Amino acid sequence: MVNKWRRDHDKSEDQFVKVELKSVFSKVGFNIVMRMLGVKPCFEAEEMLEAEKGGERLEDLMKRFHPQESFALGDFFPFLGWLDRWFVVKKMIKLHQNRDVFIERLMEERRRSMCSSGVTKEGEKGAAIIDVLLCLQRADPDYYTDEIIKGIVLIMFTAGTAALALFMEWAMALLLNNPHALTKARDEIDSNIGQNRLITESDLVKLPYLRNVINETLRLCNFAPILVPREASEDCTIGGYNISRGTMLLVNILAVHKDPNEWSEPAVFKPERFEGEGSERSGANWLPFGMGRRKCVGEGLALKTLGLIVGSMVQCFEWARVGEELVDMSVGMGSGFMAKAKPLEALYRPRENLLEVFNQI
Ligand code: HEM
Repeated sequence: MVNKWRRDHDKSEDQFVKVELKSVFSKVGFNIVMRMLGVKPCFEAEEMLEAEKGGERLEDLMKRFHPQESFALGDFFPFLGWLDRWFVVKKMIKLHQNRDVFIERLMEERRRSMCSSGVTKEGEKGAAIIDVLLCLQRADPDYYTDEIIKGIVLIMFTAGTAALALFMEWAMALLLNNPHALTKARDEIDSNIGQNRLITESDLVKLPYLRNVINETLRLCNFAPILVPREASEDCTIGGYNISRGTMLLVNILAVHKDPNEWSEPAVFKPERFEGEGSERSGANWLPFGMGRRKCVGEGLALKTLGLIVGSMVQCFEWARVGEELVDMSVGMGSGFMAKAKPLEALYRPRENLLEVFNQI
């Protein structure tokens, strides 16, 4: 971001520059997961892939995992299902084959680099997740088959990257519309960390207000308003309704998160509502990651990543809306999730006191 600002601004040092944050955050989300899997950071990988791997660009790579068109007519109008065979199914098979090739290539590369670097043990320092899985495969090849490892890698790309990017964008949009919260989060970072170094993961415990900003973003903006469908395994009663065994149950978390019986002024962005003893969060009224056995396995990773990225954005830059009017918060569909209808644009410039820190990076 700092380099982009340096490239985009002209002479005057204090100039604000416009940035489109949706694509920045998509790359950041993808980059984080790539690093966890042991691939070079994407911003560098863009050139690497083009140069060494047959001309694949970062954007194409991301499309492999988040196709824009995944709408199947037959899911909604079963009598038109035969059309899907020609349009959607064909595309999906091609997409899966492409993903498969990509992940197999990745596994091969990691196998080779593990042999040359001598990474042999699970939990070895610097080992990527894929290295750990490959080590487990050596110890238990019948369970950790290539198919299992490919499945884990695939779910990290598909479930992880889009959700992270999407929430980073919502969080920044909410902060731009609520400058008092932006200032409060920045003051908290400045007083706990100072301005001589960048925020790190271990600082997050000292930043409760930032954590509340993330929690409130997750309450207001659901990327999947309905949880994965459940099926009643026996006859039961829920909320006074008799449910027979085998009934499909859908949990609308958007409705729970906006329930006026649970939250004061539910439509208002109020990170303070999560504060201390008087927190409005109770029982099952906050469910951005679902609940029960099929709860999101990436919750811990997501909360830390969102805290770190949003915290870095707040710490490093000054932000302003592009015009006088509030950022448009209308919802559209992106990568099959509920995303901002209009990609977020904002004005930004590095904070003067941190320029010295950026120069050392
Ligand atoms: C802000 C970020 C995220 C949100 C809000 C989120 C939310 C969710 C939700 C609501 C579910 C369905 C849970 C249910 O039906 O009870 C889910 C499932 C899942 N998520 Fe996430 N997620 C996020 C990030 C991630 C990340 C970073 C990963 C992994 C890298 C991940 C991996 C998964 C997986 C594997 C499942 C399926 C779990 C299962 O069916 O057993 N998620 N997530």
